[in-house]
Amino acid sequence: MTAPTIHLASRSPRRRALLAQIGLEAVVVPADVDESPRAGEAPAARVLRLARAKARAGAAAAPAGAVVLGADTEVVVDGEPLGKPADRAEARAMLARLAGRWHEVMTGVAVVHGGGEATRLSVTRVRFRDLDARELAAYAASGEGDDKAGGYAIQGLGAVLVARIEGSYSGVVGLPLAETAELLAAAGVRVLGGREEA
Ligand SMILES: Cc1cn([C@H]2C[C@H](O)[C@@H](COP(=O)(O)OP(=O)(O)OP(=O)(O)O)O2)c(=O)[nH]c1=O
Repeated sequence: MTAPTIHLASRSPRRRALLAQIGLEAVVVPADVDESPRAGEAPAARVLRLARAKARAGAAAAPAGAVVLGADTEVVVDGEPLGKPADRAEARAMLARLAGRWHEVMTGVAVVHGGGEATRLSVTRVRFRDLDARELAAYAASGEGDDKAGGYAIQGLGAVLVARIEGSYSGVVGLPLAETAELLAAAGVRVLGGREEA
C-alpha cells in the first residue's frame, strides 16, 4: 500500500517550502477558519486552537485517510499577541516595540489523521538588536513583513534585525520541523527512516 499523502491546510508558501526542505511534498487544501481572537485566551492556547481548526477544516476537504497538517504562528511581547500589521505604519510600530529586546514566537502545529488528532507547541525566544528610526522605516517600507506575524520575516531581510534566537528557527518561519516530524511519525509518515503504513 502507498504511504498517505500529506495535505497542508495552509496558504502560507513558507510552510510548503519548509516541508519541501525535509523532502515532503504537500497537497495544499483550503482551510478558511475564523482567526478572530477570543477574549481572555492565552496566546499559546490560541495558536494551538487555530492550528487544530485549520487541520480539521483541511481534513474536511481532503480525501478520507489523509494526513492533514495545520499551523498558526504568533509573535508575543509582554504576553500580548501582535498579529499581522494592518498597514506599514502599524508594521513600523510593531518593529519599534520589538527593537532591543526579547519576544516570543509561538507556533502551534496540528496533525489530523484517520479520526485522530495531535498538536505540538513551539515557543522560540527572539531578540532584536537596537534599531534606529531610519532602519525601522526602511524595513517597514520593504513590505516584507506585511503578511507576517509581528511584521517581520527572519528568513528574509528581517534576518538583520535578529541578534539572538533561542529555540526553533523553522518555528519562527511558521512550521517547527522537529515537532512536525514527530507528529507526522505518529501518523505513519517518517521523515527519517522512510515512510511506513499508517
Ligand atoms: C515571525 C515570522 C512570521 N512569519 C509568518 C509565518 C506565517 O505564515 C505568518 C503568520 O500567519 P499565520 O496565520 O500563522 O499563517 P498564514 O496566514 O501565513 O497562513 P495560513 O493561515 O493559511 O496557514 O507569519 C514568517 O514567515 N517569518 C517570521 O519571521
